[in-house]
Amino acid sequence: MMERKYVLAINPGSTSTKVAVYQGKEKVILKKIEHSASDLEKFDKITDQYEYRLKLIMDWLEEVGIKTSSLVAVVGRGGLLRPMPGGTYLVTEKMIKDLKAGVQGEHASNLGGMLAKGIADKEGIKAYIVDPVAVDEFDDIARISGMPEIPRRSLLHALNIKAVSYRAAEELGEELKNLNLIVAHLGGGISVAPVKKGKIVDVNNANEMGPFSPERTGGLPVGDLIKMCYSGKYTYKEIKNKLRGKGGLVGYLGTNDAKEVTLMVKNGDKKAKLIFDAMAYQIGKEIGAMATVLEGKVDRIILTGGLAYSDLLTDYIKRMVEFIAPVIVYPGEDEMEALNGGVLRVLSGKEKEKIYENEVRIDD
Ligand SMILES: Nc1ncnc2c1ncn2[C@@H]1O[C@H](COP(=O)(O)OP(=O)(O)O)[C@@H](O)[C@H]1O
Ligand SMILES: CCCC(=O)OP(=O)(O)O
Repeated sequence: MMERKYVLAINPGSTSTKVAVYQGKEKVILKKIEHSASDLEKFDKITDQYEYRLKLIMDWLEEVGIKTSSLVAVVGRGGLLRPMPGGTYLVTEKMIKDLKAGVQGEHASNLGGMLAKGIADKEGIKAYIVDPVAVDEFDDIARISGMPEIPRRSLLHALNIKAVSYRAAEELGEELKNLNLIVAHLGGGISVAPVKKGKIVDVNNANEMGPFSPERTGGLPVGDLIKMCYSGKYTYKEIKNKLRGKGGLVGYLGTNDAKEVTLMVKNGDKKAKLIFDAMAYQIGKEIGAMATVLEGKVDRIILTGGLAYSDLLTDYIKRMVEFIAPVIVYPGEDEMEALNGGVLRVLSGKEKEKIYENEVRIDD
């Protein structure tokens, strides 16, 4: 029988599925499988893409000569599940049911746990998710929005935020439980979170609040938004797309590619400069707000995600927030490594695997 030694990590995104194979901490191979808009538009719901993405992953494994019989575990990026504490979770039937139902909405990461379990079950091994986008460690006060029917929700890039928090703690020679950080994940969507002694006690909701991002509007003047919704000019879907996908840089400049916008700015495009500066300005303001959550006791501010490659952006934010705390820039993200890391902590016994049903409130 083949030795089981590899962990397969799966990270489904809106336009790609990243897959990687690890042996211990070492990355053996990684691939970003791209999905064109025309490939995806055939599917009504995101979870309908399950068979399509599964086949692409299985074909890739075959192509690179990795047999599923050599896998020790499979891990996927976790989705919009019920609000739950951070950690490494076993994928259970109840979790699969919630991922399929989209209990907090639709998101490509809902496929992560489903794909991981689909592959793991064939081999009789365990499937996990790590720090899903539904991680909720809010202080109760952070849930109050001002309208009882609509609580503030914790939806964020928890996987990368937790991973860079641990990285900063290690580099500072401190334990995370002794640090207060503000982490801004600056990607296609933006999450700005105060990480208080390792706990994410607040965050803008990366899907619909906080700063605008390359493709999302962030928070909007609600009165004008209500008028637009009732104007009769737009369907529900069109409004949703305007907020997510066609908002932010896409709305103003027609592209979600910040590299392209940076070039426009460097070539003297005044509109591009105003919009790019405004995105930095809103991120700086959100960081300032989160500093008040930590009552000003902030050890470090961390800027991470794809946008953090842009000095134009990070320099602007630094000018605004460096008075609060020193700024660390970790450009990009390594969610694949973070997924594998979560599984290794469980396999090595450093951490206990969590069971979804024991950690969330299920009333239905
Ligand atoms: N070198 C770079 N300079 C400026 N922006 C960049 C750079 N690399 C990536 N980006 C921008 O980062 C954004 C995507 O960030 P990323 O973290 O990859 O997003 P996600 O994983 O949420 O799709 C895009 O707007 C992309 O253009
Ligand atoms: C749902 C919050 C996390 C998020 O926005 O992730 P993506 O940027 O990958 O869509």
